Amino acid sequence: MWLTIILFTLLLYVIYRIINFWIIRPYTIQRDLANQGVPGQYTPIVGDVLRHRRDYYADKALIYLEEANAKFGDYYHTSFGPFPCLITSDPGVIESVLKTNTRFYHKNVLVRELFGALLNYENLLLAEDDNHTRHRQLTNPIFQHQNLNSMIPVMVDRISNFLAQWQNDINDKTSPLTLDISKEMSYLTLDIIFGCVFGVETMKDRSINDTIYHNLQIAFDEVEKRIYNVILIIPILNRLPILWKKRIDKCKQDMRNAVLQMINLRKQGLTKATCKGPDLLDQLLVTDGDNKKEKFSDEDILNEALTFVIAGHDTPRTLIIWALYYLVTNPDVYQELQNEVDSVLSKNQELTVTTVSLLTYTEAVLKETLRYHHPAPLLLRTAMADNTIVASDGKQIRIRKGTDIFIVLNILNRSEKYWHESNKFDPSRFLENHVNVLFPFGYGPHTCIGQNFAMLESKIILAMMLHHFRFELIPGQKIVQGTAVTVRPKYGLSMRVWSRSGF
Ligand code: HEM
Repeated sequence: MWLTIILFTLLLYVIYRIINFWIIRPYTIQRDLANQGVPGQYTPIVGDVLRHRRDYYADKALIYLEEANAKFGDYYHTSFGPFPCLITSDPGVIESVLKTNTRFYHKNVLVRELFGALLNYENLLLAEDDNHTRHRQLTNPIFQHQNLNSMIPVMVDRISNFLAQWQNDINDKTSPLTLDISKEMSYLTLDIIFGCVFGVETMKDRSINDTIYHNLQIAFDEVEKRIYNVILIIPILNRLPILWKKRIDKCKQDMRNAVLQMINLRKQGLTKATCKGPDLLDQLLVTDGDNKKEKFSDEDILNEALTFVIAGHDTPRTLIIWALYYLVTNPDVYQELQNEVDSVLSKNQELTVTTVSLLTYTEAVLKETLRYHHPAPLLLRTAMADNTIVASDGKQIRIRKGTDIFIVLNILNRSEKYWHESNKFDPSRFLENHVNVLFPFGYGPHTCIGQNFAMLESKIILAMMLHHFRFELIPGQKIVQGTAVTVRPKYGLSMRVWSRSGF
């Protein structure tokens, strides 16, 4: 009898928790926002998931965010499955959440589950509060200016070797190459990150690059599908071995094994840093000293290293792919960039700290690409406590604990309010020295640690590629953006590549 009562009470409690999680909590939080005059819509249980899913499968990812912005404005309430959220492209709200009130916010559950599935949960990308400070302090020195400058010769060397291979292939075939730029840039940016922060050469034996490239492609695709199946949304379900989980785990394991090889090479003294100061592996391995607080376990080291491999190559790769795409589709911009690159590289045979700084239009093209087609346009946070944020129009909004904030950078970046002729790809807007609302690398304590590295390598890659080769888009291909992690071309991007000058 008592057992039945206890079981029944337990069952009622579980049912209450589920109803509270899926219905009562999202409704209450959204009603609170609506009562404060925040526009939006409440759709029980699924929220906007099905609309995003529809667009994703119709190859129109993120379009619904544009439609909702046109309907409701720069901040509005809605929900993604059971998660009540404030979706925003308002610079005031962004500053409040990422900077002023940052202590009240953590990365949200989607980010944790999305990246956690691939990288585990203990790394700089997912750490919070004191743990985040510890990870950040440890890895920061690698990305200081002096250390970065010492990486320039390594970057130039890796890019030269890579492009020499294209040149060889062109000579062999005496006609242009047809390349999947998406794949090529993945291999190149992987080789650079491996060279600069792991001291490893991966182009001669491409097996490590092959492992990371193929597994990441599969894993990102599977993770995307899980989001739109509403599975990833529930952390407990996300960790069960259902719906492609086995494939994701297999990809993760293969990538971890590849990175482990590099860690072991360093432990055995077979590789060393190629930059002036310590590289990532030096920093991580040095921490197993006496100070227990500072100590990273072998598992932590592996998680952190894999985080840097993935975060450190996929976003610059996406940036360069789209930069090339907008160059070939904007001939005037292409010509202007070509003039700058030829003038800097013809006069100076080598790219050095000084000559890289002369590539001002190249930098403007990259910034315009970040504005026009941001590689990582969604920043997601969850309020860990009640707090009040302030929008650009002066409105104060009370945010309750448990509300998610979805920051949509691509809407802000195309807003006529902040950008003149916002739908025109015009790098010259970045030549004038005015401050604008561009947050390509985030903002506040979680701002991208690799931003200077990314800009430096992207500038050098673009300059060297354009100096030696001419690019032409192959007509008739389907060019569609994928979502989830980075906004890369979902079906790749093929180009014809002609040689301009030999090596
Ligand atoms: C064009 C290239 C890149 C873009 C657009 C980019 C973008 C971003 C953004 C927007 C964030 C903030 C995420 C948030 O606040 O939720 C971030 C964080 C991060 N990025 Fe990048 N990133 C790029 C390149 C890199 C590179 C080259 C590395 C490593 C070498 C890197 C490593 C990281 C890490 C570890 C974090 C987490 C930082 C923290 O939470 O303290 N990123 N990135």
